[in-house]
Amino acid sequence: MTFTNQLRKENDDIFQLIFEHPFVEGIGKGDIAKSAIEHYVKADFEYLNAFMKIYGLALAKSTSRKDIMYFHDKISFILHDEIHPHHNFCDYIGVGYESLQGHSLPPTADHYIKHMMYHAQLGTLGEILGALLPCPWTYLEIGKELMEKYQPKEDHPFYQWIRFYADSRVENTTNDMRMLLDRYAEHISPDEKLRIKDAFRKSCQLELKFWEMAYSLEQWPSDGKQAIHS
Ligand SMILES: Cc1ncc(CN)c(N)n1
Repeated sequence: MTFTNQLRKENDDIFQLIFEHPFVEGIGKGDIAKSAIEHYVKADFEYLNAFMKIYGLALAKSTSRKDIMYFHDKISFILHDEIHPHHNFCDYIGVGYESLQGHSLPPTADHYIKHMMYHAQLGTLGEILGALLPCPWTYLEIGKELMEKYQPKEDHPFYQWIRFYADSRVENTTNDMRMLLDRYAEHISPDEKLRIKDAFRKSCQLELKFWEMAYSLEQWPSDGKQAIHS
């Protein structure tokens, strides 16, 4: 079994909890509270900004042109393509995308970003990949699950969102990242493998918590104005 197949198997409990989460089910049913979508997009815009910066740090640790191109292309994908699912949500709630940008992060999104940053700053390329991989992988599987279960047509309010994440481009991103990590894991110590497993599982858990954060409109105990990450 490949290393990433092993990671997927060991974290199937979290993947299943994600598929069952009411926000995710709500995307399939076309029924989510507008306030929860707004909370999600505000946090996810900042999350994706941080994700691109972490791709940049991974790029800096790359040892081949091929890997540099991978991270470069994925930054471009977020900038130019992954805005579409956000637009789908914004259109549904009737709010302009710009007004949801630049907000402070709720606790879970803040923690998730810092978890990835920790591995990007202090870890190996393998640890970074372990922390990043649940992002495309869980969304790809959500897209496929929802596509199969609800078979949405074009008039479904979240058709664009579901189609985007079930698409082959997200599948390619996931498979390419898996290949990078599998290749990397062929020559590492058992200790490093454990650190990658820990980074991967925490990111899966934080993916689940991110949905819950949006669904429950999670806030810091005091809603004092906090500066956003730059
Ligand atoms: C929190 C989160 N995780 C994953 C994805 C999919 N790239 C996302 N947009 N946001």
